[in-house]
Amino acid sequence: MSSTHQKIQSIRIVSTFFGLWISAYLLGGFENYVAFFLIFSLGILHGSNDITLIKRAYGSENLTFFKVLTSYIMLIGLGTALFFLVPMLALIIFIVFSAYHFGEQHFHFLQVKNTISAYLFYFGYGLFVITLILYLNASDALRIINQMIGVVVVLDVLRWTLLASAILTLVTGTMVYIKQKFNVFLELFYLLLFSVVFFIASLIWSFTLYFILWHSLPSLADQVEFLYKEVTKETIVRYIRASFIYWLLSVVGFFVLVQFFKDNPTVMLSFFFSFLAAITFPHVLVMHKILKH
Ligand SMILES: CC1=C(/C=C/C(C)=C/C=C/C(C)=C/C=O)C(C)(C)CCC1
Repeated sequence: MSSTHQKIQSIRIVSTFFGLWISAYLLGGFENYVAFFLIFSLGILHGSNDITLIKRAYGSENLTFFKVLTSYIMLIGLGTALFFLVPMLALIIFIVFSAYHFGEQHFHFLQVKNTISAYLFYFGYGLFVITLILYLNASDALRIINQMIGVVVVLDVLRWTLLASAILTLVTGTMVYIKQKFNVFLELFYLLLFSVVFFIASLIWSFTLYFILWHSLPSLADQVEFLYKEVTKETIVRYIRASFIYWLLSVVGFFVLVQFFKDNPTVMLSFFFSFLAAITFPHVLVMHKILKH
C-alpha cells in the first residue's frame, strides 16, 4: 500500500469516529448542511475530472475532446431520460453500477482483477454496504425510493437484498481470498464500524460519511496518482484546476434545476439522488477502465 493510501486509511478511520461523535451533537438540520457541503465539494469533485481521465486512459490519439464530451453528455442524458421514462429500472441499474463501483474502489489494492469472481465480489460487497445504509435507515430510505420511482418498496426487499449480498460477498470473497490473501479481520472491523455508524447516524449523514471518507477520498488519490504519477500538494492543485470548470458546471446545474423542487423536501431529495445517479453512470465506466490496471 502506498504511503498516501496508508495516510488516507488512518484519516478515514479517525474521521469516521469523529463523524459519529458529530452526529450525536449536531442538530439534524445543521448536519444536513455539512453533509451536502461535503457531497458538493469532495463528492462531486471526485467525478469532475472524468473527461481528462478518459482521454488519458484510452490514449488521446483517436479521441478528440469534442468526441469525449459528446459521449459523456449523451450518457448523462440517457441516464436522466431513463429516470423519467422507467424510474424503477433506472434505479436498479444505478444501484448495480454504484455497488460495483464502491466495491471496486474499496478492493482496488487486490491484484486479482479481471475475473468473474472478483467482479461479483466487488458488486456483492458494494451492494451489501449500500443496502446496510438503507436498511439501518429504512423509514427515510424507503420514503425517498418511493418518491423516486412511484412504487412502494417494502422493508422485506431490503432485508432479502442484505442477506443475498452478504452470501454473494462471502462466497466470492472466499474465492478471491484463495487466489490472494487479504486482511479479513480488518475488513470485518470496517463492516462493524459501518454498521454502528449507519445505525446511529441519519440516512444522509451515513451516506455522506461512506461516500466521502471511504469512497471519494481514496478515489481522488488514485486519480491524482494515475494522472500525475504522485500525490503531492502541487499535483492536488493541478487536479483541482483541471476539474474546476466541470465541478462548477455540475454544481450550478444542480442548483438551477433544484429551484423547480424547492418547496418539497422529499421531492428535492429524490431529485438530488436522480441527479447524482445521472452523473454517476459515465464516472463508473471511466473508473473501471482505470482501476482495471
Ligand atoms: C443513499 C440513498 C440511495 C443510494 C445512493 C447511492 C447508491 C449513491 C451512489 C453514488 C455513487 C456511486 C457516486 C459516484 O461515485 C438511494 C437508493 C438512491 C435513495 C435512498 C438514499
